[in-house]
Amino acid sequence: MSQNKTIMEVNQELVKERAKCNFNVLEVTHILDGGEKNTLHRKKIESIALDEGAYKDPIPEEYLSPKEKYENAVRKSCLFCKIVKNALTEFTGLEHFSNFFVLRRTADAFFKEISPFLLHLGMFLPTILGQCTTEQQAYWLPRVLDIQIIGTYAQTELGHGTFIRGLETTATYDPETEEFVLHSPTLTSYKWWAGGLGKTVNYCIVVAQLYTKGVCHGTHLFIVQIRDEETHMPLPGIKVGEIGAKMGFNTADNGYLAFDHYRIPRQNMMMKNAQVLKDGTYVKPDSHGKLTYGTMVLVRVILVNEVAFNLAKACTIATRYSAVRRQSQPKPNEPEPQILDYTTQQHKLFICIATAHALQLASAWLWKTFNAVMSDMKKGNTDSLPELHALSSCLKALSTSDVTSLIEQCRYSCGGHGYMLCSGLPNIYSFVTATRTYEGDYTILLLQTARFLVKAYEQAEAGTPVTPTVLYLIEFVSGKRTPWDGSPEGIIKSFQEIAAGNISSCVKSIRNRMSSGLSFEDAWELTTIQLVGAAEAHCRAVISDTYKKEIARITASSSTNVKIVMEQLVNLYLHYWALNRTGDLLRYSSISGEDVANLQMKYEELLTLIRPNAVGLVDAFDLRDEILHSALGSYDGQVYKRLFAEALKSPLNQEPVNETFHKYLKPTMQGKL
Ligand SMILES: CCCCC/C=C\C/C=C\C/C=C\C/C=C\CCCC(=O)SCCNC(=O)CCNC(=O)[C@H](O)C(C)(C)COP(=O)(O)OP(=O)(O)OC[C@H]1O[C@@H](n2cnc3c(N)ncnc32)[C@H](O)[C@@H]1OP(=O)(O)O
Ligand SMILES: Cc1cc2nc3c(=O)[nH]c(=O)nc-3n(C[C@H](O)[C@H](O)[C@H](O)COP(=O)(O)OP(=O)(O)OC[C@H]3O[C@@H](n4cnc5c(N)ncnc54)[C@H](O)[C@@H]3O)c2cc1C
Repeated sequence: MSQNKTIMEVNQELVKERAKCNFNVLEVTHILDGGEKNTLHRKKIESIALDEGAYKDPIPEEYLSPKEKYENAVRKSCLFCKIVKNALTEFTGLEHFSNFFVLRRTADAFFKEISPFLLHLGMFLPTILGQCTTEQQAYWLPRVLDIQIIGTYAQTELGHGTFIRGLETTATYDPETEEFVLHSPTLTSYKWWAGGLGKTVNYCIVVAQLYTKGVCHGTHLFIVQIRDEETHMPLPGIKVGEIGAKMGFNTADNGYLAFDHYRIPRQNMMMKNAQVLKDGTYVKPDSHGKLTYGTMVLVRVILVNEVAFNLAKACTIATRYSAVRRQSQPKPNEPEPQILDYTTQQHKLFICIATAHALQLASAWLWKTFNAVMSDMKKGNTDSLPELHALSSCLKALSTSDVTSLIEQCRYSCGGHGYMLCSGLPNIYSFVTATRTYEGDYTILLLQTARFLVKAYEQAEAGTPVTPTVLYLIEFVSGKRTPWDGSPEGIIKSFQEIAAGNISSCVKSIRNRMSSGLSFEDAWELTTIQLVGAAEAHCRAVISDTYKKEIARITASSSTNVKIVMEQLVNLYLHYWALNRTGDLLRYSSISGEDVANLQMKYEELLTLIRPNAVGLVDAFDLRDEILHSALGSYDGQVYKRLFAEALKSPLNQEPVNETFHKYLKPTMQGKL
């Protein structure tokens, strides 16, 4: 098991917890990694990147100025790239993208916040893979993979992020010179937000409205050089800078960018899906119209994994800390209990462990689905794209939203010490809360899924086939209901009934509003609160179903105790969400008040059953201390020693008396100021 580089004796509380654990921790690690081979591969990459201690900061990052923080992050990004380049040698296309999940995880040892290179690997590279022709790829890929150039993805503008069709940057084709002229006509058309854009990158992908022969053909993607490769000076016609201090992401130099009639060669339009010929003729894509949104779909898929990982970090910290921390005296003359023994604390934490598992498995399943749709699309079949869009949208929305709340819950569960930056939790939170907004805001994405669900409902009503994730609608419209039985399968069925019931209510509301004279758009708008609820319910059913099925499949050959604890967590997840949605259950399933009381009892029993294995379960995430960055969550559990060591690092503690005493305090106390 991973141990901290600063070797300290393991706290006896954790020694006892580990002795109590009744399952094989390594077996669960293999399950979460997707097999023993992957665990070994991950450990190898982690070892290449971390064993030499290159991630260490001379001064803790939090005590640096914003400029120093950025400079330190660039230094470490270059170091990180050099160290892990070997690990990328297998990389030949999207199918090997899983290496990036491991690299992403490893990168957290280097950056408490974000690498300014994140968008280079996270969006610039995937967009080149997904949106360029083979010839374009042959030109760009070697330079991108070898980090000879550094790029980002500049789509959002000051005035528009959600509504892509409303973007104002123009790319007007000039057949005379065979160039596109990029222009930012207004302040609101300034590109805004792209990670690394402010100071780091010299290239970027720009999303702009394409004009040729006087006609606007909507948004398209262009590769644009913005800085000189030798001097790094912005090129003439380019205005570029950083957008300023943020809640998190402060080492990511998110930037702004404007063009003044800036020219790029015709070949820099990404032409896999649509083309502009030399004479300016626009050649339409003959497939799905939204293929230029492809990178967003990919990153939404990746983000489900990303937040699962961050939740694993947060609950590792909070669970280990809760085993070490003792507080209060519920029984006279008895020692203070570990706070992990309080049922309410278990309620705060065990759902985090279960959710990290559920999302990890849902993300692996979504990744497979994504790859299957991509390989269909290579053969020219785009039929499954709408379902992938609906799925990736709602899974991105719900996972980022759930995890944001649960990380904050982990912080609450650590009391005052959780508020310290050195607990690691504030940084994890400020990173994850942004994922709820970027790459498609929560509400917007759930409304995209709702569009798909309403259509699917109409198909089910009309008796036409529906796609696999909404098969439950067929039973619902035929009036078939499953009586409540409280079993895990029964709970999932009831989640599907809640989803179907909600979708049906939305459809009824829209129809009623339209029959009273409203347009479809107005009727839809007035129904959007319900539509968001319906999409959320659908997604909860999908995650629950996938979690249960995947655990059953993966643990089929596991040892008995691993099977038992994994099933307990699945049941905990199902009971937690059933209890959270009793209103919906009472409305759409046959559950009774007494059944709800039974659910509650069962839930509390599950907490008690999981309790002895809690530390073992978070150990199974196998997160190296270097990646956790936490005084509360290190493997050795030396919470108090580490908190004190962190306090001593404060610049204020480097001198016995601060100069403000002489300047202000003393004169004030002596009535001289
Ligand atoms: C150092 C080591 C690093 C290693 C790296 C490894 C991993 C990386 C880890 C982390 C992740 C990487 C980076 C993360 C960091 C920061 C990244 C932030 C980047 C950004 O933040 S980057 C900007 C993203 N910005 C958005 O996310 C805008 C959201 N806004 C939209 O997405 C659209 O604007 C929408 C959909 C709201 C409206 O769009 P619209 O107005 O054009 O469309 P409309 O509503 O009319 O729909 C017409 C028909 O198209 C269908 N449709 C729509 N979208 C589709 C799609 N994608 N695929 C298939 N069908 C689609 C509809 O379902 C409908 O279908 P139907 O008609 O059948 O109903
Ligand atoms: C940390 C961070 C990094 C980012 N990195 C990048 C990047 O690298 N590249 C890039 O291009 N962009 C990036 N972005 C931008 C990001 O993608 C957008 O901020 C995001 O898509 C949301 O768009 P918006 O800011 O325009 O929000 P808005 O659309 O203005 O949303 C504001 C509110 O209005 C609501 N709303 C908007 N439209 C509707 C509607 N039709 N119906 C109901 N409610 C609606 C939303 O739900 C939200 O509550 C980043 C953002 C952040 C925070």
